[in-house]
Amino acid sequence: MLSIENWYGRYGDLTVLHDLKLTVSSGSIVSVVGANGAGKSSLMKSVMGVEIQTQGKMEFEGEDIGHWSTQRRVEEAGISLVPEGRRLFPEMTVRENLEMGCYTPRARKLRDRGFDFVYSLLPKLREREKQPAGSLSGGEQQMVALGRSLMSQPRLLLLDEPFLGLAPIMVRQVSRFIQELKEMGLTILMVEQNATSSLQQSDWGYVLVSGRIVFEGKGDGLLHSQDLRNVYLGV
Ligand SMILES: Nc1ncnc2c1ncn2[C@@H]1O[C@H](COP(=O)(O)OP(=O)(O)OP(=O)(O)O)[C@@H](O)[C@H]1O
Repeated sequence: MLSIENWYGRYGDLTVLHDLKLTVSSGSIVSVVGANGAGKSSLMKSVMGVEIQTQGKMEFEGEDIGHWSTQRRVEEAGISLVPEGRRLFPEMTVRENLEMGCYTPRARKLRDRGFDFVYSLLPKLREREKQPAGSLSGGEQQMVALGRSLMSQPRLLLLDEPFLGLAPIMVRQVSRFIQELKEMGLTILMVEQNATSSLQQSDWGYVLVSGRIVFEGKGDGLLHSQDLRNVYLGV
């Protein structure tokens, strides 16, 4: 579905992504794991086409989309990002936060359908729609952030550290939801520091160190490999 090759990302003179090669097959979950500052968020931003200058080849279903605007990537390719740290508006209600996911003209037109879709997947959000998002627990806020990204009914979901700051029980809940999305046919690319939680549910994994991919392999295989343990203490 998505492939990048010879992919570089830089902020001005600072190159932070070096010659990346990565493939995400349709219907799969792919994880990129790496430590703080490895370039995980930069990779997500480069796929969305925001903030970072890029060079290289990015194809989506065989089409070269590296030069597409962010809006086109969202509307035509169906790519959607859940950013690191959720980025909710804590004083706004759950519903208002969800509505922020309809920022493209097409999603605005399909807003009601977006709400139906999200509430059918996450009925608890409907119950809480009038509550300020900031009053929810961390796990519930992650569900709102996921719901917001689903308002545009994407095909490829990008998750930037979905487990960050969550209690273990919430990590399991978010994991289960990611699995359900896969079963519905969505394709998922996530970046995570939490190698265990992300790789164990991934079909394929990559290890990013200082902006370079140093290993790749089957999710659970990678998780148990000595190579990964050597570069990634704490697994
Ligand atoms: N807007 C920016 N301008 C300049 N440099 C940036 C910018 N955003 C990130 N960087 C730098 O790019 C490198 C990679 O950062 P990035 O945020 O992509 O890493 P990360 O793996 O997501 O880390 P974290 O887990 O801390 O979020 C770091 O050296 C960081 O300082």
